[in-house]
Amino acid sequence: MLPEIWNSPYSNDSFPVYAEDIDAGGEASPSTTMLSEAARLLKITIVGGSIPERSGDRLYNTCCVFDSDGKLKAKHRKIHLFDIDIPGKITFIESKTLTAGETPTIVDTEVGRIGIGICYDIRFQELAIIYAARGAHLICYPGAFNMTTGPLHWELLQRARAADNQLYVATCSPARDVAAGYVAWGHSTLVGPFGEVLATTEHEEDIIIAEIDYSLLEVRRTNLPLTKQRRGDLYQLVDVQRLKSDS
Ligand SMILES: O=C(O)CCC(=O)C(=O)O
Repeated sequence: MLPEIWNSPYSNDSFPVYAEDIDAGGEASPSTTMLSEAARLLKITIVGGSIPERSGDRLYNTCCVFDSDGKLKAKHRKIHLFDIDIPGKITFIESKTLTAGETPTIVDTEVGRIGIGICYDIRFQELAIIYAARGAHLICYPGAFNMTTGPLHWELLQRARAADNQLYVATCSPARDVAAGYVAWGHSTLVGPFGEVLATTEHEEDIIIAEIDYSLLEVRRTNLPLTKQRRGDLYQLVDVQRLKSDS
């Protein structure tokens, strides 16, 4: 797994410059071509962080998932754009250059059923709930939280998504570069289905290698049978995409 926008500085000025045409592939998308090659040569599944994607006259913040043959299995376009304004701290308006994706992305891989979200997507619990309802074992969030929201929210949100949905959550952030225009919080992390941090980094360049045991999903869901205890008679979340595809 790689971080959010790993092929480009994280800035609205840079997104158009570094954007690649993923659907055209080959030379039009050197980053995804490289990831596909790496997946094939190493025989691994890759959740390829995200890069700015050019599609026609639009730009998206897009994560590609490759299987161990190097085939592109899924493409997630960030659904919730990072438009925030915390005066004196951080203002970022992704929608100045990017268009929001329209589809939640869940993909069956050799290493489990994986839901994908990109950074700000982690704040919207509805997306994680829908992934869990569709049988996700793991949700991967490539992200690049910042020095204001990172310390307070980055781990909190990962643990909440994992504990609420009783699944694994993995995040990957760029390392911190204090000279960059956008300073990332770092702290890539793996959280287990009890909300426990299983492995994490500091803010420097690093790699997490950790084992995921999916049999624990069943254990935690038996210990705390939240799904059975949900009060569907009082509240419900509608999976609009599934509703449309069923009708
Ligand atoms: O939600 C946050 O605080 C940070 C989100 C972010 O950096 C992003 O979506 O790129």
